[in-house]
Amino acid sequence: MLSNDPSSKKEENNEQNVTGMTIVLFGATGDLAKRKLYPALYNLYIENKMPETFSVIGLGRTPYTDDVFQTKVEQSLRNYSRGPVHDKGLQQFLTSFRYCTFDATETDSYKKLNGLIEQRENELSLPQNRLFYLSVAPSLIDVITSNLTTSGVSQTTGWKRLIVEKPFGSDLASARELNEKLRTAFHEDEIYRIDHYLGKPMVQNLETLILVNPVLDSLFNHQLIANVQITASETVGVESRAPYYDKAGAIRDMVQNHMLQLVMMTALHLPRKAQPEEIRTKKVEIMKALRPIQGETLQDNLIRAQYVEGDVFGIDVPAYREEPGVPQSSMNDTYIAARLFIDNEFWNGIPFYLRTGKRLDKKSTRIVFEFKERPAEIDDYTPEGLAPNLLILEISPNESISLQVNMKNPSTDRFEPSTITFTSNSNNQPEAYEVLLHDAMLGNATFFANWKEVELSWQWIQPLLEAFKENELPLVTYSAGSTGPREARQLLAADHFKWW
Ligand SMILES: NC(=O)C1=CN([C@@H]2O[C@H](COP(=O)(O)OP(=O)(O)OC[C@H]3O[C@@H](n4cnc5c(N)ncnc54)[C@H](OP(=O)(O)O)[C@@H]3O)[C@@H](O)[C@H]2O)C=CC1
Ligand SMILES: O=C1O[C@H](COP(=O)(O)O)[C@@H](O)[C@H](O)[C@H]1O
Repeated sequence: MLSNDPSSKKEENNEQNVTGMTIVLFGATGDLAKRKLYPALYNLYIENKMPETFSVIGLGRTPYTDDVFQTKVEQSLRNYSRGPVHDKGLQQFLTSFRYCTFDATETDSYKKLNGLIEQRENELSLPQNRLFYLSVAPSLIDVITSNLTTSGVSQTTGWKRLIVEKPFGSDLASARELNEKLRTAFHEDEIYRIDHYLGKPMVQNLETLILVNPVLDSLFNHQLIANVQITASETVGVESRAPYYDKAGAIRDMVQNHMLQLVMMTALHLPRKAQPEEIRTKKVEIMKALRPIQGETLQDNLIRAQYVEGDVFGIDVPAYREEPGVPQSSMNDTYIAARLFIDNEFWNGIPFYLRTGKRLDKKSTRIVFEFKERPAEIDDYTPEGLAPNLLILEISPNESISLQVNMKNPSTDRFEPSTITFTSNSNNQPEAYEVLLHDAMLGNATFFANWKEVELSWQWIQPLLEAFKENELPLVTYSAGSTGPREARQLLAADHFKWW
């Protein structure tokens, strides 16, 4: 809630060390800024998580005045904010925003930008803390970062940080090249590579959730877990993003970043509350232990598919190849399923199954731990109707923890699976971008992808990209609105499992 007492706001911020700053937003007229970033800043503001004084400078080639820009920001809040927009405080929030008509490819633009940043720092008595948010196409990142250095915009007496959007490269070589370029202007600890899955509250809380619940902790036992399943299914199709998506596919769009980050976060299993550095080290260890899928192992461990026409929630939808902007001959993947193994002491021999796709039957991101069945040889007691115990962590769109157990149905006297679900009492979850922006303001990079993780992810993905390019793996199909291709079910059936 918006505090009526400015001193209480200051006190709270001091506790969290959010210092006065300038947010320089490249791509201020774009879709991401409108749908996610302005609402995120506003929600941080009304929750007293912004510094008492801050300046936002929006940049784009579209010629806006400050007034027009502030009106656009207000419209974005009214259209996309997760909660109501309060009249109280709104004007004060909006007056922090200034706009600079700016072409990232022109050197003179940076002089103008520097002047505006300094003018606002002086007007507001702000320290020279500058948070640069690159919400622009990857092709502009190089030119922006090098100009930030040569123009002096990134030479500050305070801190400087750079938030970079995905995609971070399109393969291992381009990611390395991009990283080299960023590193000429920023240190690794100043670079915040956004992966919005790491901003989802359930993902951020995964580690502590297990630590604070000894019951859950006790389930994290190598002897008990049969497999882990990570699903990110979407009902939307390619939408208006064909030019990007048809080159990226599900493998680059979801697997290289979000899915592998979920694998790392799931496999962490830390014995106690860890420091950010420890978490990062552990994540890198997990990536190093991730068994490569390549050559002969490819066909058996990876399913690649594309949707054909079907219906989603009763509405007919076209095949991927009929979507606007997608070539009729496209061989792009809109679905990936994979069997992974982490060759370390804890996860040795426990398969991780991943699947992600567009135009599936439901929107759901979840992690399911399937537990081993009770050994029959104990006492020969194997009643009918038993199902495996499951621990289901629903990450989005709603958060919950469910446990599937076997219970006897008194009317049939048979066992059947029964699920109990726990949800938080709050229905006011912060958006991922809100959480991550706040972390970046605090200088906490725990939930951003560090370079080593990104590099190892690309390294793991690279043989797959090459195999896809050479058509070494068939591109199978699935109907829009279905649960995915038959081949993905067979992947688990071969191990006597099924998807949950
Ligand atoms: N939209 C989304 O949901 C998501 C986006 N992303 C990533 O975020 C980034 C931005 O995406 P999105 O907002 O959708 O893209 P848009 O195409 O909507 O916006 C691009 C922005 O870049 C600006 N821009 C383009 N060329 C120049 C230039 N020469 N100089 C200065 N500014 C320029 C545009 O402003 P103008 O035209 O006024 O110059 C516009 O503000 C991309 O990297 C994307 O991959 C990541 C996840 C989700
Ligand atoms: O980064 C991306 O994520 C979205 C899915 O995000 P979610 O938070 O809705 O699960 C996906 O639609 C998009 O293609 C991808 O670029």
